[in-house]
Amino acid sequence: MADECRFRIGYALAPKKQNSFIRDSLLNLAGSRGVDLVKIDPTLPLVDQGLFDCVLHKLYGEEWKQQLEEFRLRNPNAAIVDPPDAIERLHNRISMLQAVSDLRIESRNETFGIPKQIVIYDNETLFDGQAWESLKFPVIAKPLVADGSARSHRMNLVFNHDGLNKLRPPIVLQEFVNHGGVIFKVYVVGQYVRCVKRKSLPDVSEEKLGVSESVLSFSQVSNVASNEKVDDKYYKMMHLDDTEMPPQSFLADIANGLRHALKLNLFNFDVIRDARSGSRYLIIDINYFPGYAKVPGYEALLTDFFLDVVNKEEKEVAKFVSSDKDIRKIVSDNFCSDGNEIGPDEMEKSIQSCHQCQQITR
Ligand SMILES: O=P(O)(O)O[C@@H]1[C@@H](OP(=O)(O)O)[C@H](OP(=O)(O)O)[C@H](O)[C@H](OP(=O)(O)O)[C@H]1OP(=O)(O)O
Ligand SMILES: Nc1ncnc2c1ncn2[C@@H]1O[C@H](COP(=O)(O)OP(=O)(O)O)[C@@H](O)[C@H]1O
Ligand SMILES: [Mg+2]
Ligand SMILES: [Mg+2]
Repeated sequence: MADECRFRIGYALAPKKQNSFIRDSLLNLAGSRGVDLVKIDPTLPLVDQGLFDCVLHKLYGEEWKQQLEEFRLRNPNAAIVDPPDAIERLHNRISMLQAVSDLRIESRNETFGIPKQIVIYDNETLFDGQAWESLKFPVIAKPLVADGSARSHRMNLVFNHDGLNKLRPPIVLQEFVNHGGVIFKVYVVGQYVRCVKRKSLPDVSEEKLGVSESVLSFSQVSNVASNEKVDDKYYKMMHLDDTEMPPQSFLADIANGLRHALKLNLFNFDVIRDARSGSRYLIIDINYFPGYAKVPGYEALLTDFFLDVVNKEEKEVAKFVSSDKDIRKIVSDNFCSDGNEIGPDEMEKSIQSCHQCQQITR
């Protein structure tokens, strides 16, 4: 693609995320379609790191939020994917699933919801039988906070009352629902939706409930050894191949509903199928900017999304930019903020490229 109409997408990610997400295959495909992915150094001022059509990020903290706010004020036409306040809603396991409870979707055969759950802030409530009236064992105790730390993924499957001693509030106690040991992970990238199957906790039978330990601790069970041979073995043992996927249109409706309600573009949600009723689905977790590289063909998916975002922004700009005079003003405002004048040749090039881009996006 001609140099004149390239888009710059900045990414600000933790090193682990950068390693898994920013692969050559993604850089190459995006590059061949006019999208340059550029690394942002979060320790330097964002506004000094050049112009971006869009900023992608998964970083936490007030300092980073401040950086984004300054960038937004200086670059009102650039997209920030996604707004920090909207992401923060996913950092609490109650507010995260509230969006699901509020969602209304018409489906002829399938229903969806969330498991029964209560939030426990202190030990007193934990051991108070009344708070428990609506729940029965086994339950999963999840840290209330879901901020990406290792601790926030540490779960306890509690089989009986004795197991409560191991728990440290604040936690969410959620009814464990048998689901055949398979979880569906639904990846959302703007308007695009992909579902993959993964292993999950095995079902708990009534007999096991009587004789098992009082508590079982685990962490990131669907992620364990996801690239190793052992996973293939599990795949076969659990008949993951034979497990029927939920209907794609049903998942897409939920995904779109959540995308609008949460005001987020990049997330996934974990779905289990209730073994007591083959058409009842429960959403148990929503994650911001998950491991997209695990989705086959993620490069094309993400590139399509980047182009959707930048073209939308371009169209917005195009509404206001009609003449060379407008373009001259925008170019000087944006390029000359550091006090350096832009030369006549460069200005002419900018005007031409702007007209070209508008022809494409209109
Ligand atoms: O590391 P990955 O690629 O397995 O991705 C993790 C996700 O795995 P998934 O794509 O759902 O299988 C993972 O999803 P789960 O919580 O395991 O369902 C989280 O999104 C995790 O982010 P964080 O630790 O909650 O901030 C994600 O971790 P980060 O890469 O964002 O640190
Ligand atoms: N209510 C539930 N019933 C059955 N299994 C569950 C339930 N909630 C979570 N799990 C299992 O525990 C795993 C981790 O829980 P999840 O809420 O997804 O936390 P995380 O944010 O660490 O992924 C899920 O992938 C699933 O295997
Ligand atoms: Mg999960
Ligand atoms: Mg999670």
